[in-house]
Amino acid sequence: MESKSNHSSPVLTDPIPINKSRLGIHSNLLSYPQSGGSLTSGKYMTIPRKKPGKLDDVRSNGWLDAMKSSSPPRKKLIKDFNIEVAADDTDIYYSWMIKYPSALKSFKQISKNAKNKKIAVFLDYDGTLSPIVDDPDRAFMSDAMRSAVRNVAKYFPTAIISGRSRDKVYELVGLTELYYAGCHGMDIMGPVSPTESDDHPNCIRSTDQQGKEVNIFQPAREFITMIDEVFKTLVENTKDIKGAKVENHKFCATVHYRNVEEKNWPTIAQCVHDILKDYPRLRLTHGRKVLDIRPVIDWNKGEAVEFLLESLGLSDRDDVLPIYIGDDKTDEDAFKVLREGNRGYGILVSSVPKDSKALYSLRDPSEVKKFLKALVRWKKFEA
Ligand SMILES: O=P(O)(O)OC[C@H]1O[C@H](O[C@H]2O[C@H](CO)[C@@H](O)[C@H](O)[C@H]2O)[C@H](O)[C@@H](O)[C@@H]1O
Repeated sequence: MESKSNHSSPVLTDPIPINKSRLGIHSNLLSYPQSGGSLTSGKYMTIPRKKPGKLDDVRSNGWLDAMKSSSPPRKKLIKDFNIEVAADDTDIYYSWMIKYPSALKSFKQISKNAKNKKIAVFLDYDGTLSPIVDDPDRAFMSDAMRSAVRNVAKYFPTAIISGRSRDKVYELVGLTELYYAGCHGMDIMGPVSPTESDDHPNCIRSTDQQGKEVNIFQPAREFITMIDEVFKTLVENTKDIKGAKVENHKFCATVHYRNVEEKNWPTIAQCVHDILKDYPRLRLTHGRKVLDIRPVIDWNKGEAVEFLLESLGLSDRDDVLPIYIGDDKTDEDAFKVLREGNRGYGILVSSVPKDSKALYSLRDPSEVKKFLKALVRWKKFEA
């Protein structure tokens, strides 16, 4: 079980809105009010730092609780869902599935609703296409999964939206027929849309590996130097914590504590916390045994889904059904976008009960693969 709640922190601040009208994103896609923020032409307002007080410590600001809730006792999870604690784990999971039915078992229903609609598929990487492993550099997807994703992309526009850097996730997936968004959507390589304004400083026309024209959207470009600086400080300050690992994803940085002894979690959390105190324009989010440091901007995986739908010419249409499959807290932003207004289906990948904005569930990457294959079979023979 991973972290579930937004814990308060002295350095957490509200995201700064991005001027999305300049991105060619339709106004009804804006999920945050545009007033209040003083962002113009890529300028970010200064976030007032909260005064450090006696609560300015990872034990009292919720960080440690969030880190521990990466694997809490199952009984607690069930309480969170108001589901009665069942006799064993299997019963508990099946009780939870009443709220989040299996996307495989519900496939008939899903495909019935998809009839005559254009499906767009959005996939998270870690924990969705590849199993969670101790070493993030060895999180490989199987050839069978790669082939399932390739087939899906033959029939439906398909994008990977990952917390990793775009280059890294492309290296791991290795399929040219997909669109890629790295850094929780802060680095998107998508199609060139006829409706898109191309004069935005964060949008760059480029060509992909095949020489096809693509649009690269990087709303946090001005944070590259800052993230690099923070990455280097994090590497230096965590070098004596056994098992700690820091990744630089260009627009965000990730501190791994999966392989750190639990007794040292407060040290690693305090270390990140102390660095962030000097960077009020960065914030922390929690992932699966990771602390993510990212810019305080109004952009996430949900916004990335909106952006890609718009670029694909698939937004504001009743005949479009986006499907998003993901396993992590950061995927909740995308589930929320699809759930609001009944726009599409969020599918949570989890083998333990978890609260979510998704509509359906799949137990693990092997079920994701089955679901993707079912989608292709259906499109080929039944749709
Ligand atoms: O959005 P995602 O594609 O799911 O990326 C989220 C993070 O994934 C990676 O970390 C996770 O997977 C690792 C390998 O299985 C695992 O060791 C780690 O504990 C997980 O959190 C990646 O390394 C991170 O940078 C991403 O933020």
